[in-house]
Amino acid sequence: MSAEGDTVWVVDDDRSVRFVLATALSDAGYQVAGFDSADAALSALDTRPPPQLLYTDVRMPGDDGLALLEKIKQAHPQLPVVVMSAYTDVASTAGAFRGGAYEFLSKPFDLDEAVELAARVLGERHEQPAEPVAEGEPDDDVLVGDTPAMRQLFRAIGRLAQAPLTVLITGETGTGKELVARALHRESPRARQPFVALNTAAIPAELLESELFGHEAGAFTGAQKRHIGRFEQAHGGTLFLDEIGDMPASLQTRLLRVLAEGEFFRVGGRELIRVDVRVIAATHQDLEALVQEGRFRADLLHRLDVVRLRLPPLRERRGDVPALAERFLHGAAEKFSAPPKRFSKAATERLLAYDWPGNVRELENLCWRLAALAPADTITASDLDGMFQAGERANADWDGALRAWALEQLAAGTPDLHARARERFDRALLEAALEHTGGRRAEAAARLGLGRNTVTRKLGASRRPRRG
Ligand SMILES: Nc1ncnc2c1ncn2[C@@H]1O[C@H](COP(=O)(O)OP(=O)(O)OP(=O)(O)O)[C@@H](O)[C@H]1O
Repeated sequence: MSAEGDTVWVVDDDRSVRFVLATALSDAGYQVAGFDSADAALSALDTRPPPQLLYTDVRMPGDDGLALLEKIKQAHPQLPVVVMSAYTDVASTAGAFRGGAYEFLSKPFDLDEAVELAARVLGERHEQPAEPVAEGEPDDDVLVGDTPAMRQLFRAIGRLAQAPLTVLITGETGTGKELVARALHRESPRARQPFVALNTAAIPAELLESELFGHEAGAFTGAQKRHIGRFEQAHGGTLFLDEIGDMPASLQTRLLRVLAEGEFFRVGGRELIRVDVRVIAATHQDLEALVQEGRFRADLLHRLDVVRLRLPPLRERRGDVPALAERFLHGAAEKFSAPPKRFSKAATERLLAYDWPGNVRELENLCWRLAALAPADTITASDLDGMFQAGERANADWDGALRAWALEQLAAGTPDLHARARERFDRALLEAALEHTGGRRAEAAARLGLGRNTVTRKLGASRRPRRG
């Protein structure tokens, strides 16, 4: 493989490592430059073209290799960085990968391996076709789909985007309802105005009214300052109301009035607020059935249901699975600064045969896990077997066990169920994190995204003996 023209930089304060690695790389045909500190490499980046690959040590006087990695990833996100260190514990390697390292070499390393790595990185970069970049549009927002159902949907989006009609989007969880709402906004004359999303199910019922319509200072206990609600925030633009089927009855009435009149009072307010907002609502529930059961207002349904877009579940458009999977693997590779993985033919067949109860979101999660964990560049059918079964089984067991527990406690009339469930939930998470980190609390806290004090407090609350 020709390495001509490819430049590789080696950053290490240890002269012998620098020398040995630089010599081996230049013997392999690369143009090599050595630097004895992160600062030296960074100043060189200001004056010279960046290399195609950079190796850096971690512990060095001045900025360490991880700080260098961070600065490089800001200025040159595409430049692959190999981190080398004698510290190979989980925290150090995870820190390097989190920072966007392409690979981690444990010191002392095998010289041939280090050079092969360069050939692999640079070889792959040459083979990679240039990706067209959609201008001015975050990649995440692109709707993938080429099946008749999706083409029909895209046409409907194009048509509907122009008129300020209210749209009701229905579809199972994870089918892309929010993405479609964003597309409707992006393609509409309101595109330069705000797109504001509110998930009705994620907000406690008692806060929902003020979240939607805002409140004045002193409107209720705890309302110290005026709060501008989502309707006002979305003025001129689009308001996306997700999980509309979960809206409490009293608010349904209020929402209906606001939609009819286009004006409202903030909670505790006297000033009539007029807004110009296009509402897009979404639900995974059968709203007609909720109407039958008296849980959803029929007149609100009619008001929201001016135009309905139904998103088909993924199993009804399996033909889109390969393209979606490829997009997610590419997205993950970009995030990890690594070349994208591919599915083998047999693996693709497995994906096509699967039922996808969690729809596109499930496929996306699976691809991210595979991008991080599958051992080789080609994902095999057996990699896949392990993956989706593990994820599914764990999730199914977890949800199922929690439900069963809740039903049992409800039947037994146990009070404060939520608090009790939370205590158990916290305890299970903490114990798992402590087990994973060998009892190191600070690390367990960091892995859970909690403060160390919170962990100590929760450990106290669950009366666990102290460890580590
Ligand atoms: N057609 C598609 N092309 C690319 N990505 C998609 C597509 N559909 C969904 N996704 C991705 O799948 C994930 C789930 O989509 P989204 O959040 O829009 O689903 P949803 O139907 O609103 O789910 P929920 O009902 O659970 O809120 C998102 O990360 C989204 O970017």
